[in-house]
Amino acid sequence: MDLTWIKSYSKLHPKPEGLALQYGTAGFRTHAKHLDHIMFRMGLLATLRSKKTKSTIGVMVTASHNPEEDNGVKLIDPMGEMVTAVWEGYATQLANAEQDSLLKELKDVIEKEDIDMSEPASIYIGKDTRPSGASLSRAVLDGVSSLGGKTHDYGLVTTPQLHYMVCCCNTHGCYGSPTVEGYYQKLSQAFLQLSQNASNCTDDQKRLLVDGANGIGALKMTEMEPFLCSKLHMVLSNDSSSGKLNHMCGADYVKVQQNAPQGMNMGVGERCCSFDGDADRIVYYYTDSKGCFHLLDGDKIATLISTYLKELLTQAGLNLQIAVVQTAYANGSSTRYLEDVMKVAVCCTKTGVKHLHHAAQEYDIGVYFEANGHGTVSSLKRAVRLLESTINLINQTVGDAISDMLVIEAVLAIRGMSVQDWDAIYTDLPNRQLKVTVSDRRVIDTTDAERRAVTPEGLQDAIDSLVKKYKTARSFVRPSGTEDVVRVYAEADTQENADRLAHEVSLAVHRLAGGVGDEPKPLH
Ligand SMILES: CC(=O)N[C@H]1[C@@H](OP(=O)(O)O)O[C@H](CO)[C@@H](O)[C@@H]1O
Ligand SMILES: [Mg+2]
Repeated sequence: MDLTWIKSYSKLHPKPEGLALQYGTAGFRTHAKHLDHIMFRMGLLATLRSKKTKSTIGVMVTASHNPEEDNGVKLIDPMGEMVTAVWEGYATQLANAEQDSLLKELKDVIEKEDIDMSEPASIYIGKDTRPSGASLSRAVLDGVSSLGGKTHDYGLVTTPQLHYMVCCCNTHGCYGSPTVEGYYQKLSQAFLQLSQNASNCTDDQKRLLVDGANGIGALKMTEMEPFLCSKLHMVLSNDSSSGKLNHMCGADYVKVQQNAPQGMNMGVGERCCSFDGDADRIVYYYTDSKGCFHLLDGDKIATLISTYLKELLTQAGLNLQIAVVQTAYANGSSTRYLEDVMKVAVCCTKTGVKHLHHAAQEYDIGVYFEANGHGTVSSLKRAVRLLESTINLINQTVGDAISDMLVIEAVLAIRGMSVQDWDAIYTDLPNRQLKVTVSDRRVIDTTDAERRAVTPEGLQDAIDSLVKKYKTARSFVRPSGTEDVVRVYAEADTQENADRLAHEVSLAVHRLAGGVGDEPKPLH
């Protein structure tokens, strides 16, 4: 078919020559100034995906936890899932086509996938609060309309809200109604129903300090609060009135720094949580009377939720298989607790929720969380009515900070647990995450759910001999899929040893994987 008009449309969104980007852990991500052509092309690709699947496809403009200056885009498949690996490949292929070969690459996808171009197409679009989002989402709209697709622009929404809309639309309302209000109604009704099973909560127990990362999560929590009928009293900070997105705040900052965000007025022992920039991650924390900071990360969340679900299944006499899916970043103590004490199956996948999501679907009930607080529960379809409210409260399409927060709040209330009781379930092994800049992070190739480096030669041996020096130690490295860095993770018996091991492994990465600039400095 004749698609030559695409050439003139695409000239309005030119690709800077030589720029090459990969569809990474969660789509394309880089400085916003490099993304206009990518957005246009993802508009084209989403339209093809919609024609192919005869369903609505989502396009979310966000760079999640990255700095405010960055932006990004990811595609959402019909059931609210991440787009499949083959189409990630097409995305990279289109993104990197030079201006005059874009049409050829587009036709190549149409041919390979045998797409009937006369099919209609429908695309849902959303964006986070980044200043660059407005013009970049217009570029997506241009891409869709240049192939004759229809769009519904939801404007400012959290990433999980857009996943939810796409799923609602393609299941014709079975999952809920595809509006932001429908989302609030579904979650709040389930929360209120579940909360009826909790004994009367005091005002203190209802109080939750929420760090909105100066992003979309803060905005959406304000919209949702009236739906919660005062059953939860949220005190919002970093609500974007003046602060910069993700700067010294948000879930990623709290998890990696193992410290409280700026701008939050935390009383001793108070329950606090942080969202990330697009509100698909959440972590909890508190400080004790000695001023010591306690983090309750994705591993602790997975433990709380899976323990609760397991108890419900036992009460209902149901023999359903429940499993927790983790990544290499899961704290060793959490894995041991789940396997040895809770007798729950645990499996480990590569980083990125798309990998965890698929693994979780292999079980009747799959609870999946990355250590950073990105996750949800999936595959609840066979569970029974007793679980209904819990199920309704969960956004099964993707990790969702708002829905996760409500599930946690309900479970804590039902079980009469304080954040300290929850924290005491197991004790984390001290750990440290560091970043190393190298000239080309692709030199590091990994295997075994990213826990071992296959290349460059000698790196894994170096890590192995460093790990041997410490007790209960573990360390691994992998190239980030969202930032131009190599990530180093280490855990050991003491914080000092975890820090030391992480630093020594960073030095090995710098030496063997083409480190840029001065070698990493020790942490102390
Ligand atoms: C160690 C870590 O937290 N990695 C994050 C981060 O991916 P990287 O590929 O590590 O940059 O961003 C992803 C998207 O939010 C998230 O899924 C993942 O867990
Ligand atoms: Mg995110």
